[in-house]
Amino acid sequence: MYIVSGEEMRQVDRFAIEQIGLGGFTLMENAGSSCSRAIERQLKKNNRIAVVSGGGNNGGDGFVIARYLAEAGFDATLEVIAPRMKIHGEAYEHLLVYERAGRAARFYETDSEAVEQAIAGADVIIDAMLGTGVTGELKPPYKEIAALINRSRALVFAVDLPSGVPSAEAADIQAGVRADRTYMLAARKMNASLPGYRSFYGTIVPVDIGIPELAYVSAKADRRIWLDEQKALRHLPHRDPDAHKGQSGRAAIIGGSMNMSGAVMMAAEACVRAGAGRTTAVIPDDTLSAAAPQLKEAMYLPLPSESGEFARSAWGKVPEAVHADGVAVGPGLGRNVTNDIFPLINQLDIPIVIDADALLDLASDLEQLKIISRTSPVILTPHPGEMAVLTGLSIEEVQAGRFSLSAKFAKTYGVYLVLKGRETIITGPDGRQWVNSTGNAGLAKGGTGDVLTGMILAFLLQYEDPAEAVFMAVYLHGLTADYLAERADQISINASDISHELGTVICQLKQKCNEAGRTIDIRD
Ligand SMILES: NC(=O)C1=CN([C@@H]2O[C@H](COP(=O)(O)OP(=O)(O)OC[C@H]3O[C@@H](n4cnc5c(N)ncnc54)[C@H](O)[C@@H]3O)[C@@H](O)[C@H]2O)[C@@H](O)CC1
Ligand SMILES: [K+]
Repeated sequence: MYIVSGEEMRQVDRFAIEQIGLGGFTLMENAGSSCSRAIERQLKKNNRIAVVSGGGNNGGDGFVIARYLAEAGFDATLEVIAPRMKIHGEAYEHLLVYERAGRAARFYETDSEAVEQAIAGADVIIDAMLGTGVTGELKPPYKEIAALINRSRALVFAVDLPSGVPSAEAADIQAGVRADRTYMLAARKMNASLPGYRSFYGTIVPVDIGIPELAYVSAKADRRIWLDEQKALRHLPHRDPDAHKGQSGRAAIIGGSMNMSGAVMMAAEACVRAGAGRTTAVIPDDTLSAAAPQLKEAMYLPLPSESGEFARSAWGKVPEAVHADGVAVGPGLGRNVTNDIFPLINQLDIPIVIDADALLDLASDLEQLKIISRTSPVILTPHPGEMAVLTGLSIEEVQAGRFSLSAKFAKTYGVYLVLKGRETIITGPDGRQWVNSTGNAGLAKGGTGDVLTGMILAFLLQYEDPAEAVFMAVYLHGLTADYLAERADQISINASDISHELGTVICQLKQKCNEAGRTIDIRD
């Protein structure tokens, strides 16, 4: 599913209407009929339903929904907050259709008390006041109606967006309707993936309204999310039956320190479990006896250490000492001795994943990334705090602008950026973005990032397209956490459990998709 800003959605709609010839009236009919069909599944026959509409096109969707629900025999009333005189275009035409079909809308302008009573007394409220067209803070009476809806005990279903939630990425969070479910039309709105807004939406239910793919291509909205496990099937790691270990790639993971030998070993284990042919842990030599017993499958390359971390002199030796097809650096490095990671990027033209403490060291060398010439990808995997250091912004600023900031950063420095979070965003150096839909709060625990780094590195060695490798690592990392959370509570998920269960999850995914008859949507 595409992810768009409010402005991009308007461009998509315009293209569908003006260039393709799908009329706005038809799109509204599609939106309303598809929504009402999806909403009906959540309703009981005796529910009192208040469809609360504004005067723009979001309100127009509400007129259509109210008609369908009434025709299906539900006790649904239409409460219109906008004055009749302010309703125009397709929305007005659909209001007329509703009335000509023998139904009467109630207007707040003339019957405010009855409207408020209908809202207060409803079992289900359908919020079709405002969608992508909202600007600024909610004005009266929308603000008061939103507060009334939020106070009610009814189930609240929003159409497209909860009313009042702004569609621009970095806008302040305003008071808005808090929905239990949001029936999201055509494409996912960008702010539904941003931490500040996500909680307004409740469960997000995508609703197709028949806009052709070309309309999105024309708007250059190259951001996507997979909400469907079957999409993953075509991208699962695949091993050639004749493969030998040399073909699955040699991985080197550089990290560890006296106090954090576990981090580099968790990354190494994940790398082994995710299919790398050979995995070498490059560690400070005085941590060898602590690290080595942790993983039998790894090889070790100990380098000079100082105060339990890599000695500064060790970094100059790394490019020559490491014989690998891909390298990851960062897990458990520690911050007492400055890590000199830039020679790795400059001298090793193999895929490189930069994570954890190594990102903080890279922050001072960022400008050099622009001038070096490499053919192999550089992948940065910051959490919001590390991204704040990389960009010189606050964590709040990073979180409010996750999409645009990631795109600008990845394009400026020519890197793949994995900005972690509830919905991790992966951005390619060309600005294309993928949002991950898997994972849960159980991942908010030390070590899960190290495991992800190991998985990304292993997949980079097995996939031709780095974007696909990175995305699949993030996707399967989250999916395995979801699998674990189904069996034991989220709080008990251990990072290494993800490595241990990865194979089971891939296997289950293959089985599920086979059972479903491989109905794969090619638009992913
Ligand atoms: N062809 C299309 O464009 C389609 C649009 N659709 C719907 O149309 C919506 C967008 O429609 P519009 O662009 O008309 O915008 P909206 O209906 O979201 O909002 C516009 C209305 O909100 C009012 N408004 C704006 N800011 C406000 C504030 N702060 N407080 C109170 N009132 C405020 C405006 O005066 C205007 O009446 C989408 O979210 C979707 O639900 C769907 O019908 C599908 C097709
Ligand atoms: K709405």
